[in-house]
Amino acid sequence: MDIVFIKQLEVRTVIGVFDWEREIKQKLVFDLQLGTDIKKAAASDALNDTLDYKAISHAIHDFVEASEYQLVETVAEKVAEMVLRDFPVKWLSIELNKPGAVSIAQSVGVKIERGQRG
Ligand SMILES: Nc1nc2c(c(=O)[nH]1)N=C([C@H](O)[C@@H](O)CO)CN2
Repeated sequence: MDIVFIKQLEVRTVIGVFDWEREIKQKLVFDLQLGTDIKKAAASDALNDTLDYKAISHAIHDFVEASEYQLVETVAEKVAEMVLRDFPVKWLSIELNKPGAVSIAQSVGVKIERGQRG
């Protein structure tokens, strides 16, 4: 399986379980791997034959920016559902970072894999 990837996609949104977190926007950072087959696009040199990382990046940005979930787990799961539903992605991994959420750690978050690999 080939991979189209998106690194360090940043979104500011309402995220968190504490009252003060419901009043502000915080930064979430996404690293994604999107499983696909790039052979057709490599042969045709046509964007229509591959995953458009720009379209997917903006779809994720707009979806997360408009969301107001409490847990990073929920954000990751909902993003995975949306990408698998709206784009021809067979498998994906999402690493979702919430930098600064824990003062003694550089970052915290979750990493999930969804869909069928291979
Ligand atoms: N596994 C998780 N643990 C915690 C989360 C979370 O989303 N998933 N969230 C918080 C708070 O919102 C925290 O980010 C505030 O600093 C605590 N633990």
